[in-house]
Amino acid sequence: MAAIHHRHGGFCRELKKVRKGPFIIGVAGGTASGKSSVCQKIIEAIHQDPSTKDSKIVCVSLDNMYRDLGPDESEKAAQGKFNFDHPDAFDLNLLTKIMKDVKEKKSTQVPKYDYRLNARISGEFVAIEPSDVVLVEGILAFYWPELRDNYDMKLFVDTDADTRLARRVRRDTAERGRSLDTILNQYTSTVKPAFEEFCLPSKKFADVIIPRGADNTVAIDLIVQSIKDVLAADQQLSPTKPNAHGDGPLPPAFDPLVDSSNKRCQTQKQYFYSELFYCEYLITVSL
Ligand SMILES: Nc1ncnc2c1ncn2[C@@H]1O[C@H](COP(=O)(O)OP(=O)(O)O)[C@@H](O)[C@H]1O
Ligand SMILES: O=c1ccn([C@@H]2O[C@H](COP(=O)(O)O)[C@@H](O)[C@H]2O)c(=O)[nH]1
Repeated sequence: MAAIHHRHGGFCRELKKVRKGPFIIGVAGGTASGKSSVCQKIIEAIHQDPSTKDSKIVCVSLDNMYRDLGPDESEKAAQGKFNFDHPDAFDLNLLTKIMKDVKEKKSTQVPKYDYRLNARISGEFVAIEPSDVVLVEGILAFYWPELRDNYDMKLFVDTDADTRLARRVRRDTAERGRSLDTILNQYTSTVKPAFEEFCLPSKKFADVIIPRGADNTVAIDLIVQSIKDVLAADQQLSPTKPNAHGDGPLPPAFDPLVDSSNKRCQTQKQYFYSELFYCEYLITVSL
């Protein structure tokens, strides 16, 4: 919500106080729904557009935030009997620390994870640099309120269960060293019940639900467009940028009362956004 009001002068300055850090997008959905693929498409689109190609956008995956297991738990995990889909399987302290760093635009490190060993790779990390946009993806990305409250936008990737299971079988046999038997046992004993208990109920927190995942190019284009709008507004508001307007008069970039008919809104998509901004503007004014 905050980011959408960015072009309205006084609101801009208010909102800058509200969101000092990066624009954070939570991406939740069942196993193999296409969360990583959707994030990848968003990142590619931002990098390919000349106006946003220099923006820093990064993806943090909850897949790297599993906690260390004790010997008995590791034994169960090797047999596909440990519940990796339960919130208790995650290292919430690590997750909280990484989110804090990300929000404060500090460089941070995320452990690398080995699915064949069901464990972190000792001493190996992925560096996360300070970024303008951060995507946080995972089956339980919306589960913990303390994580969820950080998001400026929430996406739920909604792919049907048959498709997800088929993809998981292909992926886990090819990339995660699993047998078909182990995958199906794990799926029926823990993955599916935990999806129904923890992941699916969190769909209600989504701002945007993306049916069919990365195949849904219309949804991805719309999301990418709103990220570009946020980046453009952030650039205008930045005191370090030559076109920053600070506390001066309103920038000529956008007047919600006239913009839906002027030449800035050349495409239907832009028209849609100007209407959207205007609606949000009116709601904010009435509040
Ligand atoms: N639209 C799609 N069509 C076919 N395969 C897909 C599609 N989206 C994802 N996949 C495949 O399904 C598997 C899971 O996708 P991924 O994006 O990693 O999902 P998640 O992050 O939700 O687990 C991967 O092997 C990926 O290549
Ligand atoms: O050691 C592990 C850790 C996790 N899993 C499974 O991974 C998925 C989550 O990853 P997606 O990329 O969202 O599919 C989760 O369902 C766990 O069951 C695992 O099998 N082993």
